[in-house]
Parts: sequence; C-alpha cells; structure tokens
Amino acid sequence: MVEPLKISKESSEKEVFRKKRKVLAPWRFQEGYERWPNRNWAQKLGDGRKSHATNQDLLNDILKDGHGANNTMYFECPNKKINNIEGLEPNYVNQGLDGKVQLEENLNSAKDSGYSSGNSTKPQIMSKLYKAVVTWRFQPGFKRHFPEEHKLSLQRKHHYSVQISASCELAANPGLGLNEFRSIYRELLVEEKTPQVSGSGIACGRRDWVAFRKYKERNSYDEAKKFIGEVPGTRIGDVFHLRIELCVVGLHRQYQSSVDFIKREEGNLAISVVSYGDMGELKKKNKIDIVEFSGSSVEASDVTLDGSNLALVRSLETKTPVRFIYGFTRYLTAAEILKVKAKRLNTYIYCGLYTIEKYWRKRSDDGTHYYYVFRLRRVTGQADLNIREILESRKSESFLFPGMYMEDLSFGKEKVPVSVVNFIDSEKPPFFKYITGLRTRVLQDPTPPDGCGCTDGCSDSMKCACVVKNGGELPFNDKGHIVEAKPLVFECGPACKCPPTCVNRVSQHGLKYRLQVFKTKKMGWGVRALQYIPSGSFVCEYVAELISDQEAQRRSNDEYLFSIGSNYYDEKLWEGLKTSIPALQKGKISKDLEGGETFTLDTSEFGNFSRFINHSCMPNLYAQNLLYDHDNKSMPRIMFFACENIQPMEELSYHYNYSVDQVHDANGNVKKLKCFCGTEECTGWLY
Ligand SMILES: C[S@@+](CC[C@H](N)C(=O)[O-])C[C@H]1O[C@@H](n2cnc3c(N)ncnc32)[C@H](O)[C@@H]1O
Repeated sequence: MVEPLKISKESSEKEVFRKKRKVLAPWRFQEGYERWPNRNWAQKLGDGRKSHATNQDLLNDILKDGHGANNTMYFECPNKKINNIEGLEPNYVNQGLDGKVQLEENLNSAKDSGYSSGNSTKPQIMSKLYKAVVTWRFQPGFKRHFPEEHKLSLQRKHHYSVQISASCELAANPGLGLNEFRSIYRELLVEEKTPQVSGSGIACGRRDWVAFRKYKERNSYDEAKKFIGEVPGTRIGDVFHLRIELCVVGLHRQYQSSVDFIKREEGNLAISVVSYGDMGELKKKNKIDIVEFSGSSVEASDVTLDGSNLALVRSLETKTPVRFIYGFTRYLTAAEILKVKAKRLNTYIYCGLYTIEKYWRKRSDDGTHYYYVFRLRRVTGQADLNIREILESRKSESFLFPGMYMEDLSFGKEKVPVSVVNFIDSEKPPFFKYITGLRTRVLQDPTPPDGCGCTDGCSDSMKCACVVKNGGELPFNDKGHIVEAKPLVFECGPACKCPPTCVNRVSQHGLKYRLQVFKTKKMGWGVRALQYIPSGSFVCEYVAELISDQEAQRRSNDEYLFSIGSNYYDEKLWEGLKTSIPALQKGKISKDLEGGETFTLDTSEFGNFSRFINHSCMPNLYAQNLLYDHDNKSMPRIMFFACENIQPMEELSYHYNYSVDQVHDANGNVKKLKCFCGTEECTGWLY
C-alpha cells in the first residue's frame, strides 16, 4: 500500500481552485434549439472569480461549502495489474511498460522530484508541480449560446463588411478578387461533393462555376465592364488554370467562347482571344511574336463573315489591340487527379496585346468544312515572356496543389476517413501514433458495469438498469442526439443484453461524420466538418493515453493534455439541470473517487484526430463525461457532442476552459497565450 502524499498548503490551494473551476454548463441542446446563456450561472462564475481575492479566500469558501474536501494527493499505485477492456488499446504492456519497471520508474522519479511517501512538504515539490506548466488543462467546459437570429445577424454584418472592402479594393487591384475566388474554389475542392447551385444558364455541379457564382454573390461583379487593351491589375505572364479566372480578373469575360468582344454601333469589336496551343510545338520554338488563331468554322458553301470572325475582322480594320491568352492542356497523374478532382489541367498564360495582321479561309483536314485563320502580331515594347519556363516550372499550379493532401490520417482505423489538407504551407501534421481506443496503464481493476437485461429496448426507465443509472431518463432522443449536458452519462455496455443498435449506445460506435484536419492561419492545425452535423450529435472521443495527474505533471509537452477530473459533486455547477444521477448523489461516493485521484488524457504521443481540435470562446462542441465499458467514475471517457448545428467547412472547437493567469511555466512564472478563435465572444486569451 502506498502512503497518501500530503501536499503543501500552496499546492492544495491550487488543487482546490482547479476543482472549483471545472465547470459544466447548464445548457440544453436539441436539434435546432438554442438559448441564451444562463445569466445566473454566468453571473455566479463571474462573481466567484471576482470575490476571491486570493486562492486562500477561495479555498476557505470552498471548504466552507463542503467542496474540495479531498485535498490529499495520492501517489500513483504502480504495482497493480494491467487490464485490457473493450475499447482500450491492448498492447501497452508489450511495449516494455510492465508494472515492475513502472514501480521503479515511479519511485525514482518520486525521489528526483522530492516526493516521498508521507512526506511531500519539501519546496521541490512545487517546482515539480510547476514543471508540468499548467495546474489544470483544458477540461470539460462550458458553452455560451446565441440564438440563431443573433448568429445570422453577425454573419450578415461580417458578410457586408467583406463585400464593401472587397469591392473598393477590387477596382484598384483585381488580383485581390482572384485570391478570393481561388480560396472559394479551393474550399470546394476539398469538399467531396460539389454543392449544387441553380441559376441562370450556369452549368451546375462544376466546382469552378459554383465558386464563380459564390464569388459574384459576395462582390459587386460587373460582367458588362470590359476593357480594350490592358486590364488594370493584370500583367503579361499572369497564369491561370481555370477559364473562369479570366472572367474574374477581366482579361476575357466569355465563359466559353474563345473570342470576347465589345459592342459598338457599327458592330462587335474583338478585344481578346483564348487560343489553345500545342505544348510540344511551343516548347520547340518558344516564339510568341507571331501567333495564329483559328476562328470558328463555316460551311464550305458559306463565304459570309459573321459572329466572332466578323468581330476579329473589325478589330483588324480598326487596328484595335486584342489581348492574347494562350491555353495549354496537361494530363494529370493519378495522385494529381485526386487533389484536383479532374483528369486534365489547363494553363492559361496572358501573352500581352496583339494586332491582327491578316486572315484567310482554310479547308479542314477532312475537307468537310472551312474555318478562318487570323494572324496576330505582338505589339512591340511589351515585357518579354518565356512561356516554356512558365510551363516547366509549374509554380503557378501551387494554388491547386498547395502544401499537402492526405487521404486518411487514421490509415483506415476510423470508419470514415479523416483527410488532411494544408493550403498554408507544405508542412505535414506532426507525428503521433494513431489509436482508436484509450491507452492506459492506470485504469486498474475496472469495476465491470452492471449491465441491463433488456431484450426489448432500453427506453423503459423502470426496467432498464442503465436508464436508471442515468436518473431514469434516456440521455438521447430518438435521433440519437444528446438531450442535455450532464455531469455523467451512462451508456449501455458490454455486460448489457441489448443489441449494438440500442438507443442508449451512441458514442461507442466511432466516427460517423466526414471531418478534415487542416492547417489554420494562426492556430496550427485544426479540424473541420465536411458535412452538416446537427446539434446534439456525437462527433468524436478524445482518444488518448490515460495517465495520472502526477504523470501529467512530469510530461514536458503540455499542449495535448486534457484534465478529466471529477466535477460531479459540485452541485452549484449543475444548477438548472437534472442531476438526479443516483451514483452521483451525496453519500454514494464510489471508491473510485474516495482518494480524490484525478486523471489526465494526453494525446501528445498517442491519440486520434481530436488532438487537433482548437479552442474557441464560442465553441460548437462540448465535452461530455461518459461511461460504458467500466464503472470508474474518476476516469470517464471524454466525448465531444455538437452543441449547435455545424455547417460544412466549419471548424470544430470546444472551450478549453483554461483560466487566465493560472498557467505557469517550469519556473513558476505565469504563462500567457493569445486566443485567435476570432469569434465575437473572444476574450483575447486562451490562458
Ligand atoms: C490540443 S492543441 C490543438 C491543435 C493545435 N492547433 C496543433 O496544431 O496541434 C492545443 C494548442 O493549439 C493552439 N490553439 C488552440 N486553440 C487556439 C486558439 N483559439 N488560439 C490560439 N491558439 C490555439 C495552442 O497552441 C494550444 O496550445
């Protein structure tokens, strides 16, 4: 038996403060149901923070309230056997971490750190506690809510301001418009299905068309605004990969026709042409001073000039300069097809202004029809252009093949692949071992949960033992959405007689939504939804290595620690919610919690994609304590449920629940980290 470790007054204050701050919020969420934050609760939290001038005040307050009575920290009991239970990673023992080695490791590190059984008041202890940098990590947290109308009005405001600034700047620099268009297009590229947009004459379903439609909706795009000669903001050598980009920047405003024109009283005047070249031929001669453009074909008997041919002839007659854009086609490799979701890639290069010198009628090779050929000469004095170099460097393609793309971060371990994209740079996600079940050596002797005996459904609150454990109410509705946040949810488990389809088995079936890990601009990697996720849906588990808090203190990387703790008994935190969970009623404190031992999940080395979910001050997920395969209440699983409807491409986030000025570095100095969640509610700091 390892003696309990008594800790210094200062550390016990910290411990108690930590417990006090583990807050779960009293909000309910159902599909489509939103509500304002519980003001009393928010007020209480605010008051709580303000009224405790020192931790000692807070400590006294808590002790008076009867909370935080377990101020004794226990040393991890090292010599218990390791159990494998369903859902837990089975091979941990095989990795050389058997109980004996661990016992020695613990004893050595205890000596190193100044810990010893029954004697922990040495000053070194605090430095060791500080060493792990945070006194508490991100935790099951709270969520402030805004009604849908409020969020919509925020979006509209945001949208409006984008529209204004974009259109003002666009006039001066059409390139800005191109960037915006490309980012819309890239977003569509990473979605698996192209959203359908109906509308006038646009062939729906093509990502480029859909992106253009969205771009036009956001900007005051004037299709009729056409330039003769140079187009402000464009330069010779500009490269494009989508025909529609030429429309966006104004070089060529015809979606499909190769000749763009301007209307004049005397008839249309050609102002730009897009000519498809043979890359092999061009690479050989690399000369663009004189080019030939094949106009539209005509019947053999027809000698009249009309349409685009006539417009080109008028430009010849009036010596109107014509913009010449060369188009080349490249067939993509299998890997590239995956990224661009097309078999060919066109490259359009703006070559400058040309004048049309002459034209003639030519018979097609098969002799069935005629077409007009126009010879164009490049206007002298324009910038040189090396088309070959542009095509060979493929630098311009980087916006389509940026950074990296990975089909499945889990390498088939998840039921639904989790893709990875990086449009910011070429960095790959940091290495970690992907696991889908908790990895642990601290979960010993798990009390097997009392299974229910239901064979005809688990919704009967009188009959189903698991429903009874949940206070007589099923935690999920008939769509499998959680009804409200609870201190702890019990799902049916391995010992239950009900089938896997049971209504009380929701989070144990793994991932079902398409999600994507992506590189954010300011917060490193993040996770986003690729499809709509209704409020209340189970999204994912924080799958990690489960370690004791003491072990967490020893770990040098604190970026991926999630303190699970146990806040079930803090009734104040559950005000307004039904907390009639029998196992959590006073007087029924289980043996798991008697010692007050608390645990942490660490995903720095082992974990799933949830390690990349960032913090937000206005999150769309919340962390729910949940048990199904064991009964140890000090080690609940952390399950993320959607606390609002999540739209495709929306970043997933939860509230890390840190407290400003409560995070310390190895020397005990307060550490600070700015928050970049960018929401209306942002407090500016993560901690
Ligand atoms: C669990 S990790 C989240 C994934 C992380 N972005 C990454 O690239 O691995 C937590 C770390 O992400 C960063 N982070 C998460 N949310 C943030 C936010 N709202 N603002 C700034 N940084 C954030 C911080 O560096 C934090 O320590």
